[in-house]
Amino acid sequence: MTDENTTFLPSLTIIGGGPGGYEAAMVAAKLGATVTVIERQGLGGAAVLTDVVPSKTLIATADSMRRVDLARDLGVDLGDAEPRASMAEVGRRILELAGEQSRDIHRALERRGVRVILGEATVTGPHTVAVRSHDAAEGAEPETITSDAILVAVGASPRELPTAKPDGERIFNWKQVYALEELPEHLIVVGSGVTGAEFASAYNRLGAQVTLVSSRDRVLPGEDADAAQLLEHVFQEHGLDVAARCRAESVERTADGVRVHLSGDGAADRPYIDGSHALVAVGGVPNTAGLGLEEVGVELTEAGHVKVDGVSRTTVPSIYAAGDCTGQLALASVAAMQGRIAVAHLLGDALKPLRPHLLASNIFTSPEIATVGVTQEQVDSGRYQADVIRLDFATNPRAKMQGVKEGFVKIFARQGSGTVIGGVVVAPRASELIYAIALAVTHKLHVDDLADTFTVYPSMSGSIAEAARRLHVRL
Ligand SMILES: Cc1cc2nc3c(=O)[nH]c(=O)nc-3n(C[C@H](O)[C@H](O)[C@H](O)COP(=O)(O)OP(=O)(O)OC[C@H]3O[C@@H](n4cnc5c(N)ncnc54)[C@H](O)[C@@H]3O)c2cc1C
Ligand SMILES: NC(=O)c1ccc[n+]([C@@H]2O[C@H](COP(=O)([O-])OP(=O)(O)OC[C@H]3O[C@@H](n4cnc5c(N)ncnc54)[C@H](O)[C@@H]3O)[C@@H](O)[C@H]2O)c1
Repeated sequence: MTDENTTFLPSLTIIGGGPGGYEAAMVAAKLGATVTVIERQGLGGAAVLTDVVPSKTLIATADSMRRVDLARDLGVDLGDAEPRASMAEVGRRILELAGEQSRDIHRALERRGVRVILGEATVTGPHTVAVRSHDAAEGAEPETITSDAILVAVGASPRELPTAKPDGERIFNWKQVYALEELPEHLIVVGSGVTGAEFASAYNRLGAQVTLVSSRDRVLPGEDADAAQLLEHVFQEHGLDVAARCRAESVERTADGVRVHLSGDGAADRPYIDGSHALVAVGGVPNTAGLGLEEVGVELTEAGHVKVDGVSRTTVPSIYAAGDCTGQLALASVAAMQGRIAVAHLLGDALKPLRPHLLASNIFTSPEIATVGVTQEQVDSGRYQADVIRLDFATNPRAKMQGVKEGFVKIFARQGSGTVIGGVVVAPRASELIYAIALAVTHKLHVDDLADTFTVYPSMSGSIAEAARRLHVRL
């Protein structure tokens, strides 16, 4: 514990080495705190080892298949060769890349003087954590670590349907798919949230037959409706079958594959779908069960998420929480921000609370869907008064040259003032294009600031400036 007469340089124990945990550890160590991180799987957490990094690496291969397909339209003679993804090779690359990134983070933390323990932790008091290190001798007592504060950043795990247990052979969750050595003949993806849509899109581009089971009217409920509609149109054009308004009741193994039993309006004419493999992507559950939190007074929600305030503090003042286990926006960037906020609060450093209305995020489907700030739904509901412009890339000269047929940029500007408050980009590499709008939203730029900024001719970003120009208000 810290001596009260010296400058307050606290000790911090972090459970979980994902973006919420490792980012906090880096910042805290840099500011002089004594930091211990306990991680049971590997540094980088699920984000690096099983979720963000592996999925985006798979998607990079899928995107290169898209570009090979497109190359024919652009006059490249590929002969009769059918491009084929070698899944064993793809899987090896994914695991190597994720492993290397995890080791990089481990080394970076140790260079900063952070003590890293690979093992399982539980909270035993407001200042104490019990750790079972993977290295400990069998039957050894857990080590007790005492510190000024604890940060819980334990993430989430795939939600399982009791009637669709993943077996890692034919029925998968998103952590298991990388073991596939062959492209599935017919993959049925259950769940059309971001995870389901990204995997369905990727396997479709990789050449598999894909059916996406979507319990709602459209894929990506909760995202920009225009973007989701366009994505569905692209899915249809590429032969990706969306089973809309269908819930998966169960997934069972058949002699040579799987059968997904359906319910709901959409199931009237197809009560089940047969495929070779199924991927269940129906959301996540926080890894808080058995962690000892409630026993020490940390309140959880009914769903098991840790309740936190604007500075990542739980209901026990010495215990903070960050990332997916808090049930706030489940994004690596948000987890890292929550971790940084916790550290800033603990160390009395300058602190900016989480500002969700500035958040930029991207859905890595083909095309990508990037969003920042205020949404169309918030404008339609009257929560924000905004002028909205949507400009399709169809007329953009660079898009034409590159064979980009679908996509658009949408900008929301505050009515009256013309301040940029949000935007959507649907395009290949939308994740990169959104930065200009994110900069405008964060720094409260005017549409004229975007419009007056030189863009390269020809460029996709020219459409962002053009959209802003159309929102100009004559005084
Ligand atoms: C398929 C998929 C793709 C995604 N893609 C993106 C993306 O492109 N961009 C984006 O921003 N977000 C993405 N996300 C979301 C992102 O993965 C999460 O928001 C992020 O991982 C949250 O970070 P975290 O630190 O809270 O938890 P995690 O990354 O889950 O890390 C928590 C770690 O804590 C460990 N742990 C748990 N309990 C204990 C314990 N008792 N003792 C020791 N260790 C413990 C876990 O093993 C885990 O390694 C994706 C999610 C999924 C499922
Ligand atoms: N690119 C990214 O940033 C990225 C990628 C993946 C995930 N994520 C994050 O992870 C979080 C979780 O996303 P997710 O897609 O895993 O979960 P989700 O909860 O957003 O979506 C799950 C979907 O499955 C549906 N569903 C549930 N049971 C079903 C059933 N029996 N049959 C058919 N459909 C069913 C739900 O209605 C829901 O639409 C998101 O909040 C997102 O922020 C981010």
